[in-house]
Amino acid sequence: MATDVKYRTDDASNNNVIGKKGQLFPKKAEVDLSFENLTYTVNTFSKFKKVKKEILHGINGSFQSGQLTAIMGPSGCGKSTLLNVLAGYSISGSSGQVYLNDSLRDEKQMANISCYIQQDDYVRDLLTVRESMTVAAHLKLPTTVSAISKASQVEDLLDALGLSIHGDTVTKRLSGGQKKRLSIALELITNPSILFLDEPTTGLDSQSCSQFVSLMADLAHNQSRTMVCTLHQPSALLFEKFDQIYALSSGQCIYQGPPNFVIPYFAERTIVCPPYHNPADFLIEVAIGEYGTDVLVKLADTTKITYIKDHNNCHLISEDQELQLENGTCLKNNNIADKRQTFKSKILNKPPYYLQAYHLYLRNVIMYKRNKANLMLRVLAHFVIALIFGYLYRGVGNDASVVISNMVFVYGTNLFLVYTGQMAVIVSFPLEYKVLKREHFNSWFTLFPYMISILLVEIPFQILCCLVYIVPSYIMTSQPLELMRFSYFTIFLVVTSLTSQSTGFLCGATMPVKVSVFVGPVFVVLLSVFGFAIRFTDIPAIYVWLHYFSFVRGSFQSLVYTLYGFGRGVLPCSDEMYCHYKNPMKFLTEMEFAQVNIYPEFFYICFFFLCTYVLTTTVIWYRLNKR
Ligand SMILES: Nc1ncnc2c1ncn2[C@@H]1O[C@H](COP(=O)(O)OP(=O)(O)OP(=O)(O)O)[C@@H](O)[C@H]1O
Repeated sequence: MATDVKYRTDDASNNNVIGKKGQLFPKKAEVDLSFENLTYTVNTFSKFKKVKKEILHGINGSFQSGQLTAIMGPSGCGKSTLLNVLAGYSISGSSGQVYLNDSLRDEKQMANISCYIQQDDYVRDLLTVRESMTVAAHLKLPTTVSAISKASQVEDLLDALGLSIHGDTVTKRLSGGQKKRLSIALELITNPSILFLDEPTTGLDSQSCSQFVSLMADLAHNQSRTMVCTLHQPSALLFEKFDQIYALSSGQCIYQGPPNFVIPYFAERTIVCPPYHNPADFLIEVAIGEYGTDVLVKLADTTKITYIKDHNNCHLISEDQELQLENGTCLKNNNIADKRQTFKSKILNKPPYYLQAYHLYLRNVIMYKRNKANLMLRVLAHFVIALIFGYLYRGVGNDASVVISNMVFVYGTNLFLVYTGQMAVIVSFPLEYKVLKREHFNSWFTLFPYMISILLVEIPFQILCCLVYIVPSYIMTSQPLELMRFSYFTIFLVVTSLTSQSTGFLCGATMPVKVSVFVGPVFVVLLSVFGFAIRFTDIPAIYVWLHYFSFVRGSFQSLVYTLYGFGRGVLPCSDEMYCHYKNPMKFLTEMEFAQVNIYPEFFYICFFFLCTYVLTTTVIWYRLNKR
């Protein structure tokens, strides 16, 4: 049972062991993936008109369990698109049927039995290999599996993928090949039946490529997994390591079969490979039309004819079978027929939300700790600015002759904490999003616990930064040393900074970095004008709503009221001649702040904060699920 303490297979007789220590992994169904009449269309724009562009043109094919299949073809022929469509990563714009054994693909089932490893290694740079694996195990495996079993499973996988000796290495220090192996190990934790890999050999040297492809072949053969990857132009040696080749040319399939059958297959069609030529190069040359475009049309037609519509008997040109394409009969692969079974896959019980949030939070804490330099910089920046501002505006808080200067200090303070709150996350989130997308697509967790885990680390840290700024600057500027005023002052600044941080998340989640770093600050500047640079009575009617909408204005007015309102007594005057604002109420009245009620302002800022996070979560959810 998959839920056993010792992690066993569903079928005890089945020897599903890949680790050297003999750890048993939960056995998932062997799944053959086939597709019929698969089309993928995107919308493009030509001369300001929407034009539909078909990338995959009604292709058929079948990828069997226990085999490593390479999707090959020239650049731009649609390899990644096909992989995206098959993995369920791109859904809108696709049509045709995708089968898992004899059942039509169901999105939930697909997510449960497959994983998709993209070309770029989106792994967590600041975690060690073992930490990454452990978190993945906690998130992906049911809670009924004990921590010891999870640890043992992690070790077995590291062993199997040759990563044991790098277990304590931080992933950013891994080589390209090691990172790719880690990407696979992370997904193998749930023993998926199907693995999709987009150009896994890109960026690897020939030796690493060869080792990596051998590893993939082992993973396919040992556990009857269905492994499908896209590939550019492999060496002859690498080409031979694949069980099946699926060749595309401009969105049409021109060949599907074993690699050693490529040359005879094309020779049958009078496309002759030059002697001593790499068959992989030859295949690509045919695909790009070096042997004529008319042969490509014929090849595409042939593969269509020879694909029997009944997906149970989908056609493959297999090594030990005679080619019978001339009379249009499909070769029935008995192995495939034997494997056909009603496809059912147990959905693993994921940990509950609170546990997901807990493990994600622990992961964030580790990553934050490793990123000490960045954190220290943030704290230090707040402290240094506090000293600069504190010195510039020293003593202004308790002097009737410089009340306006104190108001400028409060404005500057408010704006500073609004900016630091926003800018800290506005750039980091788009980078984070790529890893989030990979993990979310591969069903590591749900979005809600993820958001909570982010806030659980970001909010306390931002509060710390605010305090590091507020305490010294408050004292240096001689603000009233009253607990009530200090508390309100601090609470307003912290809440405003956090609200601004939430707008940073929203910008980061909705816009490309180049746009968000511009839009975010402009938004803040716009909101900060109200309440400070313009009197309410001077605001044109069409902008009045902005006055009320601005949480920066609400915060600024409340801060000033906190310092000068609540019945503050007469201020000392350092000017011997005259101090216009000896009575703080006079100042508040002239500034139109006398009627400020800080409590509704506080609730409005909190409401703004909540709404922004709800909106951010909704946008991220939409982006993650838009396929
Ligand atoms: N959303 C899209 N809008 C417009 N064209 C697209 C879109 N997605 C893919 N294409 C086009 O579809 C074709 C196939 O793209 P795809 O990325 O699948 O190619 P590929 O074979 O994986 O290429 P490469 O090997 O260079 O990565 C390309 O011409 C690409 O420009």
